[in-house]
Amino acid sequence: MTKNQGKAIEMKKIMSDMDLELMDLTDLDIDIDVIEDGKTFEENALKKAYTYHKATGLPCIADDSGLEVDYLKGAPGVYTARYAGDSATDQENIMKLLREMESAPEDQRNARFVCAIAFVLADGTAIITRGVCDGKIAHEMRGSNGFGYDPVFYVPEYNMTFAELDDMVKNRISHRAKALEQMKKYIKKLDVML
Ligand SMILES: O=P(O)(O)OP(=O)(O)OP(=O)(O)OC[C@H]1O[C@@H](n2cnc3c(O)ncnc32)[C@H](O)[C@@H]1O
Ligand SMILES: [Mg+2]
Repeated sequence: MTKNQGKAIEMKKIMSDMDLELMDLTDLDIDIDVIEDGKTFEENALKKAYTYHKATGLPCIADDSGLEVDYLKGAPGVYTARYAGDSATDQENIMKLLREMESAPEDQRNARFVCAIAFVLADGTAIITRGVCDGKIAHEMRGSNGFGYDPVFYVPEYNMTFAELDDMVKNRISHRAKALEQMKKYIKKLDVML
């Protein structure tokens, strides 16, 4: 359950080997705003999943994610979506990040994408998992796949940004993939409860 189509596509692909039907907020025609005021990705993910569970009566899965940059002391963190202002576009957020990182030397550009996944089951029980993907903030945008900050998130192992990587690769190594793979293990154990 997310308003972000980029996320929704990835979540559906990563979960496609599971025997369940994932519907996003657009599929369900639901337009509820969740105020993301948690101090952690986990708090926000749980708040989203509970809100949508209450509204639909369905088991709900939600993602809260963001970038932590060492040179910026962990910012933008839970403010990643609103880095350049409340209704900032991806482009504006990226521009602000590149500006803030202008004077950061190579060895201080380490960053990680973090993803918390919350799953609220039909009976209201919640499970939360977290995935992390390490990388670096690039000096300029590269690539056109994916969404959000993908063009400036550089993965040294592949010598490519997330936006240059094939989606099959991103969906294997990303923060979201790791959090969802862990969640799948719980779901497999619990599937009687769905
Ligand atoms: O809250 P929902 O409706 O799920 O959608 P959102 O886009 O607002 O999502 P978040 O509040 O979790 O904010 C996540 C921010 O981190 C960015 N982000 C998260 N995962 C990403 C990824 O895999 N690639 C690029 N950017 C990502 C995303 O673009 C947002 O700016
Ligand atoms: Mg959000």
